[in-house]
Amino acid sequence: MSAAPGVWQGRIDDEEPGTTDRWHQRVRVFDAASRGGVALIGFAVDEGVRRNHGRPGAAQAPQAVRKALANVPIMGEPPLWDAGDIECTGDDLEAAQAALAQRVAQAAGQGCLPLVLGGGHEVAWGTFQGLVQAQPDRQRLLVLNLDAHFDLRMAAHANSGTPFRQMHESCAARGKPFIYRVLGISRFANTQALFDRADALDVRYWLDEALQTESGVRAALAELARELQECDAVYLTVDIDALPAGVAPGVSAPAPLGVPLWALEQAIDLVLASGKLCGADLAEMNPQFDRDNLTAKVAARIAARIARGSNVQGD
Ligand SMILES: N=CN[C@@H](CCC(=O)O)C(=O)O
Ligand SMILES: [Mn+2]
Ligand SMILES: [Mn+2]
Repeated sequence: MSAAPGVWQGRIDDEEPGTTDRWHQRVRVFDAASRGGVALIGFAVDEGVRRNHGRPGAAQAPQAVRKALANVPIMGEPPLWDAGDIECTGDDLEAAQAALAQRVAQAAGQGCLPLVLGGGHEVAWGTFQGLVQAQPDRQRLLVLNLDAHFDLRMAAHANSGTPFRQMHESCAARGKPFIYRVLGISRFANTQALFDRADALDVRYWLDEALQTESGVRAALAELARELQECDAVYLTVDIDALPAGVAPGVSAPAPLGVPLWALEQAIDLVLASGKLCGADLAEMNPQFDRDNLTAKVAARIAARIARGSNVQGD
């Protein structure tokens, strides 16, 4: 098995006794023989953000997050694979999303948990299609979005604000239920039309305002636990702009309030404990607006948390 190149470099604590391995010492290049563990896939694309009139820059996020991940200590991670980056040729976002779907389906087909590093939130339409390709007969796929935004826009030209509306249409066309839940919605960053569309589509959501206290988070997670029991599998998509701008300044649309990191992590841990996670992605991290690599570190922490908590066994 060859070592992953380039960006996977960092501190080596050779002179320390005990286990001192970090991610850069464990990540290997994903290939047709890779089995189990977690497959990182970069979606180095922000064409959807551009189309949605946001601040481009998320295309550089996969490398920034890999750099931050490189020095994270290994602490119970399964095998780790790097399946490289998907890029966007010109403005052909749809081709990039189709390429991502193919790679996600391949990783899932080889028994790996696909963990996609976006990219704008248009990454979600690619990840979702890949998970559907991998298991088209699955009935109840819960889509859990940690996000300040619904991303249910109707724009004909698909973008970073439309992926969950696209998923709804896909579910309807295939005769599957659209089970979409969102934690962290801001009443000050979504129009009335988006709230109305969410209601019409039976989208259950929790406002950022309701997730500021331990009791509020406990109540939301109790409901989420029931949802997790009822679904066959869960796709987790983490929009980094769900977090407060002070913790995650490096995004296109920073959140003045946001959901505290501890609360977000409790939601992620609940998903992991269900044993039903079939794929995950991180979206909207934008290194151009980061401060001291803080947002990259937050994204890396979330990615490592998912990897550690995933129940995918490796070879
Ligand atoms: N993926 C981002 N979606 C948000 C962006 C909002 C903004 O740029 O202010 C949305 O479309 O609502
Ligand atoms: Mn989003
Ligand atoms: Mn968002």
